Amino acid sequence: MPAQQSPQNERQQLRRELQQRRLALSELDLERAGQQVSEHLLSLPQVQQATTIGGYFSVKNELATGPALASLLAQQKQLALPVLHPFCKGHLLFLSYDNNTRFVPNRYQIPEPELNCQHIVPLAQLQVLLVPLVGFDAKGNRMGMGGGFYDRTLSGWQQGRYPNLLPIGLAHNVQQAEHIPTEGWDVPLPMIITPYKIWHFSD
Ligand SMILES: Nc1nc2c(c(=O)[nH]1)N(C=O)[C@@H](CNc1ccc(C(=O)N[C@@H](CCC(=O)O)C(=O)O)cc1)CN2
Ligand SMILES: Nc1ncnc2c1ncn2[C@@H]1O[C@H](COP(=O)(O)OP(=O)(O)OP(=O)(O)O)[C@@H](O)[C@H]1O
Repeated sequence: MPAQQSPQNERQQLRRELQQRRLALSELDLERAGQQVSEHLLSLPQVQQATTIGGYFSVKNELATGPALASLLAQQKQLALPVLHPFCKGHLLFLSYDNNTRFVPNRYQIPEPELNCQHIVPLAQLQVLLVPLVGFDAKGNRMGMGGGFYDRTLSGWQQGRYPNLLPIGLAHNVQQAEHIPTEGWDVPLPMIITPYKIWHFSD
């Protein structure tokens, strides 16, 4: 082991540790967490007022979005889910999602809506974007799967291009870390929801 770790190695090690933590959760933990986060989310005025919301299709031990997406659909919200951009590497597109959506697995085996240009929902149309987290800290710094997909998605928001958009990170309690090391491209979140609480970080 070298005495001095590179920042990338440190990040990778922390990512693995945080992934391990959520892998230790039971089926019951996962189910309860999804329900509790859904309740917190639906209690927010920003969500109640939103007409169009970006979610994610949760897999494995990610914070389950099933309960939240089902409730939001029942409330007639327009929903959109991420799709890996077919030629703009590292970028996401958001495609509308309803009970008729056909899903196809992407390169990471995550189901995504079948690509159809007519179903693209521009980021500017979303009022809320649910962001999947691997880890977070008490300052709102986030860590994802390591592809930089959400960093790229959020960079325009950070630059003020989407003033009507509220990104909200979703995570299990155990995904909180003492300190998430950040790089220049990392975008801290204004809000994170865990089963325990709603964290507000802006102002
Ligand atoms: N549900 C969900 N959808 C999402 C994301 C996410 O984090 N969760 N993404 C957020 O960016 C994008 C996909 N990003 C990903 C980036 C890297 C890997 C990846 O490296 N997977 C490894 C397995 C890693 C592990 O399980 O620990 C692999 O396939 O080998 C997966 C997804 C878009 N859709
Ligand atoms: N705005 C950006 N423009 C160009 N490259 C970027 C940008 N944001 C991140 N990247 C690249 O993406 C890679 C992964 O970033 P990082 O480790 O922060 O991922 P992450 O935040 O865990 O993943 P995600 O954003 O998908 O949840 C970095 O190596 C970085 O070079």
